[in-house]
Amino acid sequence: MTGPAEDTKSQLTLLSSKLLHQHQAVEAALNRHVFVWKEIEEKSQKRSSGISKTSRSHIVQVSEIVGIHKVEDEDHTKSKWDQKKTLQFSQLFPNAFTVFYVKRTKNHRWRCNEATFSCSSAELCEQWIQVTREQLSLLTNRPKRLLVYINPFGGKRRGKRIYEEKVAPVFQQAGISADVIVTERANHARDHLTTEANLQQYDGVVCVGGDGMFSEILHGLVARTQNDNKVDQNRPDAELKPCMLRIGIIPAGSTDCICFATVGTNDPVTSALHIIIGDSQPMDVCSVHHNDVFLRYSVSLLGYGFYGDVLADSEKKRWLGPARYDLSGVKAFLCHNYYKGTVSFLPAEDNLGHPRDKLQCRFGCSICQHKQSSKDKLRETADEETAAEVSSSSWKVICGKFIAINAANMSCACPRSPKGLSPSAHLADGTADLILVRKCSRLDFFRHLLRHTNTDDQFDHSFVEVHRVRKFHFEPLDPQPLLLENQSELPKKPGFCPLGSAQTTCIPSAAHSSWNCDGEILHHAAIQVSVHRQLIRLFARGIEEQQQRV
Ligand SMILES: CCCCCCCCCCCCC/C=C/[C@@H](O)[C@H](CO)NC(=O)CCCCCCCCCCCCCCC
Ligand SMILES: Nc1ncnc2c1ncn2[C@@H]1O[C@H](COP(=O)(O)OP(=O)(O)OP(=O)(O)O)[C@@H](O)[C@H]1O
Ligand SMILES: [Ca+2]
Repeated sequence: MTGPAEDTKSQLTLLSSKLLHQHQAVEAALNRHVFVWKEIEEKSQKRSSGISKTSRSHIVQVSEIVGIHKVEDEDHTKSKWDQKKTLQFSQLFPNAFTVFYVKRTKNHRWRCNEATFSCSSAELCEQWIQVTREQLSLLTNRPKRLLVYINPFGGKRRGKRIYEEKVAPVFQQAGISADVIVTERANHARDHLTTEANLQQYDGVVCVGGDGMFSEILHGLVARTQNDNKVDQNRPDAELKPCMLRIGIIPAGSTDCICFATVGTNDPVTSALHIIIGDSQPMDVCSVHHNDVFLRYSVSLLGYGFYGDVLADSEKKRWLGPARYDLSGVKAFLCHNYYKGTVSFLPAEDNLGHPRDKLQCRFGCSICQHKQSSKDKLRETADEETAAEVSSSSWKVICGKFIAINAANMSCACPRSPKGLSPSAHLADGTADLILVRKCSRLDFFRHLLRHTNTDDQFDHSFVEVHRVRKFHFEPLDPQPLLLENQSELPKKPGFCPLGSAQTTCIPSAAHSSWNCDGEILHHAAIQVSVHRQLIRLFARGIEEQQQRV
């Protein structure tokens, strides 16, 4: 908090001068928070026209300035054509500087805008550059050195090009240095982070790829932090230590759901700008155990049944790229499998909202800032038997036949479903939304799926229920294959799903489905899950409510 004296100090003008911008005289000023320029109206112009126009002012937050540079004759980050233009400009106006800053455009996309000013002397130009850079150096949340992992095979295989053409030039403008590793195999980034990387020299880790690549960074960083702090990840009740380094995601994958749900778009330049200005978004992480063995962490979707089957089938079609999910999605939809099991869960406290309250997690979300009370903590650490003594609203148990069991730790918004699997789930509240889709007709399930793509409520069905939870367990039942509604039409090959007939059914390849854990298959159906509040931080800020334009 800043007091009145501090406030006055921060508004003190550090520099103010008449400069030339786009052949127009402007009054430019800089204080600790903003850089402002305003067109100066020529007196003679005003008199002759007889109308006094309001002169336009432009305001850029210092926190959103990417960098400031002298207009030099040579700038190798620019194209040949731009270099030629810059050369001509610098001959006409030798004492000019350019300010690069964040500009908000449509659909949460950010761009790096630039404004060039020419000064009356070389000294004044140097002074502007030096004072502005001093202010930028006071912004201690900004990263200076990053470790970047690129998956050259993620999504449409464009990771390397996206980084080189769209991201590296803006990092250079911001004076960020990056050590780049292009991965040579799956789990290369995870293993390097867990055992080899000298993390002390970095201010953050960046992945260029999709959700799978992010998952590697997550596993590497969390494991490294627990190892360094002697925390045993195999203990389901372990209090995990939060990771110090922030993670940046440059989207270049098939779903990019983590980037989309934390930034509002899957655009590489927008992500690069959030990294540069040093944004910070805490995020919950679910730990998944089978008995006392640690399996994986999840930040987006843990899905059994439908999304597990989609993933298992799509893995065989990796060569298809992002389209594999649509094809496997249609196939799983037509198979219409359901699975028996028991779900038990520890509901979250009422003050953390409800999955259907329509309070979406946005920049500065108040639910995510809510501090957990000691009573809540006690309730959370108690096991199923003792929990009943601590609180009346303790573990709940539901048995049934489920088409899908989905735990959304965040909205899971992505281009396929812009509002996501659970539109009101929160990024950093310490809970996940547990969605149970019971056995229903194909048509009803289709209606439910369709609602993920429009504004209708996907939970408003008699066969769907949703709970906000801190922990949950799943235990599959019935080792025998299910779903033999129409025995005479069974295909001969197990796992083969006849397409084109709504009447036909198929044998599930097993009585159990598998879990889709952020796009990775888990090989145990029985799992125990706990949400660890704010275990990691991303270079993001959550989705901004209103588009502010500069
Ligand atoms: C009628 C249209 C309905 C469309 C319904 C779309 C709902 C899409 C919800 C997407 C939720 C994504 C959650 C994110 C999960 C990520 O951690 C993970 C790793 O990247 N991605 C996937 O598992 C990738 C999962 C991708 C799942 C795609 C499912 C597509 C279903 C298509 C069903 C079509 C039925 C058509 C009947 C004729
Ligand atoms: N050099 C590599 N060769 C092969 N696989 C790799 C390599 N580097 C990373 N991987 C693996 O590729 C998998 C998929 O990567 P990524 O997440 O980037 O793309 P995607 O699957 O297309 O996107 P999404 O996860 O968003 O659906 C990851 O699980 C990762 O472990
Ligand atoms: Ca959450």
